[in-house]
Amino acid sequence: MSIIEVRQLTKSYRVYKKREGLSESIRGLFHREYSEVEAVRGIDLDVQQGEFVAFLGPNGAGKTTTLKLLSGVINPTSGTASVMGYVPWQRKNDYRRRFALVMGQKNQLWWDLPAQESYRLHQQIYGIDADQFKTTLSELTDLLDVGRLLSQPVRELSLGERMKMELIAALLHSPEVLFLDEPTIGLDVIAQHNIQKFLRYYQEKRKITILLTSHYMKDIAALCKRVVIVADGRIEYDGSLSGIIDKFSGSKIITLQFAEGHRPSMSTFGEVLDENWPKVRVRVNRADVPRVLAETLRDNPIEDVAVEDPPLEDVIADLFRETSERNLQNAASVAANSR
Ligand SMILES: Nc1ncnc2c1ncn2[C@@H]1O[C@H](COP(=O)(O)OP(=O)(O)OP(=O)(O)O)[C@@H](O)[C@H]1O
Repeated sequence: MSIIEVRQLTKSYRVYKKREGLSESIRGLFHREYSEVEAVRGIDLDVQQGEFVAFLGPNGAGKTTTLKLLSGVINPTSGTASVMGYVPWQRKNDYRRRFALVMGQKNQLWWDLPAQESYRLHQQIYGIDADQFKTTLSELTDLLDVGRLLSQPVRELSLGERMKMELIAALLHSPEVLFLDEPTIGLDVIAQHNIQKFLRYYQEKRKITILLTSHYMKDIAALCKRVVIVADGRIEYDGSLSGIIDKFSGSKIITLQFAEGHRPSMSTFGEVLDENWPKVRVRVNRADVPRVLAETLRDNPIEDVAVEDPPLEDVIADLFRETSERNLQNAASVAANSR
């Protein structure tokens, strides 16, 4: 049985439509108008115990909303979800003790107090046994190498140190499911790497289930075998990272090294990406690769040739661009039909 089961989950936010101009603003105080933002539009998802799943998607795709729904922070508009057998938005205390939510953009630690004070409060709230608390805290502080920072006010810590402290707070009660929303946002490469290393080690050791959102491909490549791409509130892809290229990339990159002195017209090969004569990189439709290679090798003195997939980041950026253009077109046709 799946540890997380989501069926046709939707969430619409009701937002106040602010009017332009002073008189309209005053009128708006008495006749409020609202519009609906459909943040999540019918998500189905099954996650097995011990999986580390990445949620990838452009800004506003509905990733944070989905994590908030699964953590019971907000109620859905429709649909069902079960996490370890609990309905998240029933907010049962037993459920709270078994999961944690970490949001990279929000602090849960007291800003003016040392982290250890907040941890003691967590111990009380979660009813963690004193010996267990001591052991877990010392294990986590050792792993993240932050023992010396425990008694320093949180506001004095760097962003990376603070994120480590936030992770400790989230893991003190040993949750079985962890929702991580952008845990490395704003961190430099070294701090990002440290957090990745810790998460990989901790997940492998404890076999907990993690859902992670991140805009950093490096986080995702380092941590997750399974990637769920969300765009405009819907799941567009659910599979391996490498499968994204197979599914969404319609092209390959061919690098050609010509013999000195020979300079053919490049447009015949495909879209020229860069030209550093005698080396040229061109993008070619996947289906055309065999023909382009055969013709190029037949008609030109070539010293070297390489065929590669386009970088994953580019494929994902193209996919995000396509889905947002499609959504804009859909929204425009819905608006036109409703006139
Ligand atoms: N509290 C709210 N009230 C109204 N609209 C909201 C609220 N929270 C989110 N939204 C809207 O819902 C949509 C999805 O937002 P969400 O934060 O879930 O996206 P996201 O994929 O996490 O984006 P990002 O990558 O930028 O964090 C957006 O259009 C956003 O403006």
